[in-house]
Amino acid sequence: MKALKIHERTRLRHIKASVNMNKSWVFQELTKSLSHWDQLLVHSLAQQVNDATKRGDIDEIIENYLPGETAAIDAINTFWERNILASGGLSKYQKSIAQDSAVSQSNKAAADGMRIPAAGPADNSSSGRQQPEKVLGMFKQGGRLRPSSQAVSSGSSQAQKNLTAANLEKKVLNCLGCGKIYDCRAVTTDITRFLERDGVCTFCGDKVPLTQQERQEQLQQVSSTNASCEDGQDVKDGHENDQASGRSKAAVAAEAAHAFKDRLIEYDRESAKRTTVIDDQSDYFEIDSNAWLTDEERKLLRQRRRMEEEAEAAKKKRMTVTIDLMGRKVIVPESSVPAASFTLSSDKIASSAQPSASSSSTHDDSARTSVASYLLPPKASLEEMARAVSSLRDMKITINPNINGPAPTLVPRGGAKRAITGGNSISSIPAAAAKHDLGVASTKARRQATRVQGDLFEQFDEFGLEVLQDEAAAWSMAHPFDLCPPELKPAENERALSLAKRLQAKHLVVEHSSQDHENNLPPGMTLLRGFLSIQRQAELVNMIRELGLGPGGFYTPSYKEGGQLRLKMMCLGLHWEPRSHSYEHVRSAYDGAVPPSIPPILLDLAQEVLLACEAKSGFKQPGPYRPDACLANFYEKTGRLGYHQDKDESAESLHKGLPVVSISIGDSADFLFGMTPQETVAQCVALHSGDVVIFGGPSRMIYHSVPHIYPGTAPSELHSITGIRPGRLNLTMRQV
Ligand SMILES: O=C(O)CCC(=O)C(=O)O
Ligand SMILES: [Fe+2]
Repeated sequence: MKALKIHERTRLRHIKASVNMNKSWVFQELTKSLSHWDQLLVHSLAQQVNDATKRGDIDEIIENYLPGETAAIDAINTFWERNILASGGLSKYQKSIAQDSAVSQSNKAAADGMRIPAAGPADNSSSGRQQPEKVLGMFKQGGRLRPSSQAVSSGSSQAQKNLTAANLEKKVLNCLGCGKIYDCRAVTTDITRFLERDGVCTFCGDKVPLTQQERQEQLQQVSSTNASCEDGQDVKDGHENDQASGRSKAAVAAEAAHAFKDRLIEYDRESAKRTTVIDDQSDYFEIDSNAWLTDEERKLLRQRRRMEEEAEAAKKKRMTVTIDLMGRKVIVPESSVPAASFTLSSDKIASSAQPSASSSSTHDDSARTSVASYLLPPKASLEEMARAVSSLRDMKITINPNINGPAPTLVPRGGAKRAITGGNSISSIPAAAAKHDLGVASTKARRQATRVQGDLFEQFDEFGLEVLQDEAAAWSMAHPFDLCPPELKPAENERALSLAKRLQAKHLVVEHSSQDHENNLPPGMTLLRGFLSIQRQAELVNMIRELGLGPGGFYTPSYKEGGQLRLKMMCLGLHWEPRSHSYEHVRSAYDGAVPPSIPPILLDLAQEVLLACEAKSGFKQPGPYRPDACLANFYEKTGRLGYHQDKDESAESLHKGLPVVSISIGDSADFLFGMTPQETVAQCVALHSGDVVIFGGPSRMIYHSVPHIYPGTAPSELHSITGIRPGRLNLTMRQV
C-alpha cells in the first residue's frame, strides 16, 4: 500500500512537472504567435488555456479569441494533447479524453481554413452530417446535432426529434437577426417551437446557431460580409487577391472582423457625443398598431394619452386673474380669457365693474374688455373692495406647484403699518393685532403650499379681506378723521352768518320734531336739555378730537355682512365690535388698536348726570355705575344709526339696568325710541347740542335710532371755539 502510495505521489509529481513545463511552453508559443498582441493579453490567454478543464473550454477560447490565429491555435491544441497524455488518469482531464481527438482535429481543421462554411447547400458536405458517428465535444449528452444550419433546414425529422433543450450546449441563445433571446432553461411553447424548427427564430425567421460550429461559421460569414460591404469592390478585389496570394479565407475574415471590432470600439468611444436620448415615452406614437406593446402597456398608454388630452383641454380653459391688492386691481389678461369658457365668476367681475353690463354680454368682446380692464378706484371704500372680493367667490386659485419653497401668501405690507403708526412701534400693536406678521403668515403659507388648489374666496376671505381691511385701516391712520379740521375753521366775519343760519335751522328742527315727546318719556329715561354749556361741550370736543386722531381713533366700522355704519366711531375703554356684537380690548377686526381710556372728565360727568337725572325725574338710576366703555359717534350730515337695542353689555349690567348716558354735541338730530322693535310706532325727540339723555332701569332696553341729522344746527359758538366740522357728535357711556 505504502509503496503504491509513493509511486502514486511520484507519478503525480511527474505529471505536475510536465504540466508545468507544458504551461510555460504554451505561454512561450502564444507570445511568439501572438506577438502583435499586448503582452498582458497573451498572459491572460495562456492562463485561461491552462485553467481549462475540458475540451469545451479550449474550444471556446479558440472561438472567442483566436479566429485565424493558426499558430496560436496549434500551440493550444498541442498543449491540450500533451496535458492529456501527461495526466493519464488525472481526473481533471480524464472526462475529456474521449472528446479530445475529435475536437482538436476539428479545431485544427478550422484553423487551417478547411472547414470555413460557405453559404449554400453545397456546404452540407463539409458538415458533421457526413460523420454522424463522430461524437463532438460540445454535445455533452452525446447528441447527434448537425453543426451546420443548412443541414437543419434540410429537415431531418430524426434530428429534430433529438433536439431538445436538455441537449443544447448553450441554454441561452440569441438571434442575431432580431435580437430575440431564447432562454431554453424553461421549456415554453415558444422554445419548443424554436427547437422544433431547429433553431429558426420564431420571430424573424433567421437561423440561430445552436452549436459551437454553427456559431463560428456564422461569425465568419458575418465578418466577411461586413468587410466586403464596408469596403466595396476594392476590398472584394483585395480579398480575392489575398486568396490568390495564398492567404486563407479565415485569415481574411478575421482581419475584417478585427477591423470591424476596432470601428465598434471607436464608435463606442465617440457615441456620447453623437447620442441624443429621445424619451419616446413622451412621444406620440401609434398605440393600436404597435405590435410590441402588451395589452397592459396599451391600456396604460391609452389612459395616459386621455389624461394628456384632458390636461391640454383644461389648460385652454384656464383663465389667469391677477389680483393686485396693493394697487386694488383685478386684472384678467385678455389673452387668457377663452371666449367659449368665459365663466360666471368672471361675469360677476364684469358686472361689478360695470353695473350696466348685462349677463347677456358675457360672451361678447365688450364683456371681456371690461373684465380685462376692471380696476377698483384708487381710494376704493371697503364696501367697494368687499364687493370686488365677493365677485371672486366662485373662482379657483392655483398656486404654481413649481415654486420652490412656500407658496406666496397674501401678506399686507408690514412696512406701511410701521410707517403709518409713526412713533408707535410695531410692538405697541398687541399680539392679536399683529397676526399679519410674517410668523403667522408663513404658517399660513406652508398650509397653502400643501394645497395647490382651493377655493379662492376661502383663501381670499382669510387673507385678502384682512389685507383690505388692514389697508383701509392703514389709510385711515394715515388720514385720521379730524373732528375739527383746520381748513374748515371759519373766519371771524363768517361767525355772524353761521349764527343766523343756526337759528334758522333750529327753528326748523323744532318745527319738524312736532311730535316731541320730551315731556312724556318712559320711566328710567330722562332728557336733560342743554345740560352742557358751550364751554363744556367745547372741552369735550377738543378732547375727543385729540383722541380721535391717535391710535384707536375714529374709523368707519363695518357689520358682519359687509356693510358699513353711516358714521365714524371711536371707542374708549373697551372696543365695541359691530361684527360680533361684543366688547373687546383691542380693535382686532380692523387695526388691532387698543382703545384709548375713558378720560376722567367723562367718568365724572357720568356721575354728575346721574345726580341731575334723579334730581329732574325723581328716578334714581341703578348703581353703582362705573362706565367702562364709551362710544363716540360722529354723524356727518347724511349720517344715521338704525333702530336697535344696546344689549351687548354683560347680562349682569343689563339685568341691573345700569344706564346708558348719552351726550349730544353739534348738529341737532332726531332720536327715535320705543319699547318694541317697530320703529314706525317709535316716539321722537330732537336732541340738540349740550343735551343729555339717560336710559336705564326699566328703559334700559329701549329700541332707539338716529334717523336724521339737521345740518348746520350746531351752536356757532361751539364751531367758533373748536372749529368742529359740520355734524353731530354723540358720546354714550355704558358699564359692560
Ligand atoms: O347717537 C345717538 O344719539 C345714539 C347712539 C347710540 O344709540 C349708540 O351708540 O348705541
Ligand atoms: Fe344705542
